[in-house]
Amino acid sequence: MEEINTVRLYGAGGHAQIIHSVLKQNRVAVTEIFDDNPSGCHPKFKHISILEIDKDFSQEGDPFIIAIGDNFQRSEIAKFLQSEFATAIHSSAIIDPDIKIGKGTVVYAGAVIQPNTTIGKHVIINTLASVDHDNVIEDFVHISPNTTLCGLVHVGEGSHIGAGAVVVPKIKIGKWCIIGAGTVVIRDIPDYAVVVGNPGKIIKMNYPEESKK
Ligand SMILES: CC(=O)SCCNC(=O)CCNC(=O)[C@H](O)C(C)(C)COP(=O)(O)OP(=O)(O)OC[C@H]1O[C@@H](n2cnc3c(N)ncnc32)[C@H](O)[C@@H]1OP(=O)(O)O
Repeated sequence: MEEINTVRLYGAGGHAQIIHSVLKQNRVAVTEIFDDNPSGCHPKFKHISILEIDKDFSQEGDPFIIAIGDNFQRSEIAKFLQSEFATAIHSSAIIDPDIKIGKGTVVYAGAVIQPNTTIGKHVIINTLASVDHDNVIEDFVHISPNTTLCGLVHVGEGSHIGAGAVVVPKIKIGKWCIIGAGTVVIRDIPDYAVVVGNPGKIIKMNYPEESKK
């Protein structure tokens, strides 16, 4: 993977502070941070000048990481940004060396990613998440802290796997699903489903496109 020494962040909230911390440990300088509401930025950034997307933004410059936890918002911003994207990978993450990780993806402390897994673009692999062998994690997914994805799991675009969830082997989770914290997924999940409990059951549907209207 090519070495990047300078990065810009798009978003200055709670998620951005973790990415900022990972980059600092990796000795990657954050040259600019943009937000649509600089006054509402995370307290961590109160001594940093946050730039306004409407006023100060230019497509030209260092590669970006979209530092926004909401999967749908991240996907919308990725459509608009024409710059290169960088990755941020914590040094304590254990990642099989042959794994392909897409641009814009972040991997946090203690995460484990096993062989023959593919990680898409703008994905979040959060603290202590375990992503086992032969998984396919599509673009804009968030795998929350302490989640266990067993072998041969497929997670569709934009889905959010909540903290501490367990997904048993060979399960296919559709796109834009939400798997609740602590859920145990034992059956395939259709697109847009919100699933909670053990065993996981669908309680409603999640259509993020509709929130745009
Ligand atoms: C570093 C970080 O912080 S990363 C962020 C990680 N974030 C997460 O893990 C959050 C995951 N989100 C959840 O678990 C949420 O509870 C969701 C998305 C599943 C549901 O949230 P909402 O849509 O607001 O649903 P709501 O809270 O109204 O709950 C609906 C019903 O499901 C139940 N429910 C909600 N979440 C869960 C859950 N995780 N496990 C079991 N039952 C649940 C509620 O008790 C409620 O049941 P009732 O109708 O019998 O009272």
